[in-house]
Amino acid sequence: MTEPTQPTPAASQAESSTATQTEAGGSKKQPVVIICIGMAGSGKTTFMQRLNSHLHSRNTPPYILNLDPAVSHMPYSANIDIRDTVDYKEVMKQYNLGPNGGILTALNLFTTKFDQVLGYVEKRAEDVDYILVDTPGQIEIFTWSASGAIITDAIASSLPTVVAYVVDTPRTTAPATFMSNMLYACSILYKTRLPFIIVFNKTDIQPHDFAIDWMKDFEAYQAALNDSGRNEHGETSYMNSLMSSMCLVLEEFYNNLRAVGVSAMTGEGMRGFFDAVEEARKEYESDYKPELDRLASERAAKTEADKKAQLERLMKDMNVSDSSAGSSRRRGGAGGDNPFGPYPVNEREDRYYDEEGDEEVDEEEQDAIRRQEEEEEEAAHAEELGALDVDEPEIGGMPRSGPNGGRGAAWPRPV
Ligand SMILES: Nc1nc2c(ncn2[C@@H]2O[C@H](COP(=O)(O)OP(=O)(O)OP(=O)(O)O)[C@@H](O)[C@H]2O)c(=O)[nH]1
Repeated sequence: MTEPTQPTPAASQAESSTATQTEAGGSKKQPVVIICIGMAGSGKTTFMQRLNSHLHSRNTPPYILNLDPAVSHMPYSANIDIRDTVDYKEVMKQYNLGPNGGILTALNLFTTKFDQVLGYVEKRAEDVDYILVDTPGQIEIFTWSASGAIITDAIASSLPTVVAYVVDTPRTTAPATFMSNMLYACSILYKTRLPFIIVFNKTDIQPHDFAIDWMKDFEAYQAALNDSGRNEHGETSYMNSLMSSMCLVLEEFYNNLRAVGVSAMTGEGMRGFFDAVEEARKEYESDYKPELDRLASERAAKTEADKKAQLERLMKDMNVSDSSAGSSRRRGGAGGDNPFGPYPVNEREDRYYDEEGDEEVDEEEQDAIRRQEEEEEEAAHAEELGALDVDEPEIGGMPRSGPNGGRGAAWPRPV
């Protein structure tokens, strides 16, 4: 596990030049997107405010997206705010939902417009070094919803993205709560598959050293477990043995994790956090981006294959073989050779083409065909009326009946 709490000179330099790396030969800057996720009350909003003021003090104001439709007070102003697009209370009323359903539906509605949002973000990407994303207080609404995944994927496939998981340190001092929090963090890592930073917040109240110890040293966690929970016979409980097994399982997770301690209230630990972001950005470029690109090209290939399969099915339904489709288009053959269906040649579109197949027939010929067609149509119409024994209604002063008394004969028809 890495814990970049002390800034290294190189990292500090990276911080001052931020993530505005230029691509080879180009001048396009790639800002880092920091998605803030955390349990309700962990201090996400305060942390966002702290990041915002820290970046302003460095003359690198961030671009901010608020995805929490239910936040009542935001101590900073967001460039894009979900509340400007969707009123979650109105959503609750209209869809007859509770608060969580309202927030989720509001997020779903917003996600349908996220391509536009991403368009704005991409336009501003050259001017900023950091893009901060605040997420709904009810963590599961973002981490376990389809819209959360769509938004995260969309952002991550476009810009370097890291997840900052904010933890309420004073409320994590019990081994069981700590384990629950770490398991949750692990599940978010699996869901997002993005570089991950655990931000132990509120270190002004409770330093986060104990957490780092537990993550680095299995025995330290084991000792804390033993102290916290034995039954009346001095035996470890089922929960304790489960948690100590979990701790072993999570070792690999801890090893690849960045953990920093901050106080969103006092601003302590901000440097360490930005060092961790810089490391995570590098990790995104080296490990995550190639994987995301691979998944994107796999998805594109699958879409292409689906399209091809659908086209083949359509051709099959129309009884057209792939090879005959191009060549027979102008030939006017019958059955499987006929791209216009099993109709006689004079009812098909290709009769307007001559024998060679490419040149259109001249205008005179087309007029003749059209006239013939009209005559055929009128005759058929008259025949039909005669057969049904229906009188043509009098229209526009025309005689009610044709030359033959209106039975089976053609008369001038209104235009
Ligand atoms: N002492 C101390 N208190 C903090 C710190 N960060 C946040 N708080 C307090 O923790 C409480 C919750 O903070 P918020 O920023 O509203 O937490 P949140 O995660 O955004 O909460 P939701 O909006 O419910 O998701 C507030 O009373 C904050 O003042 C910190 O670093 N130190």
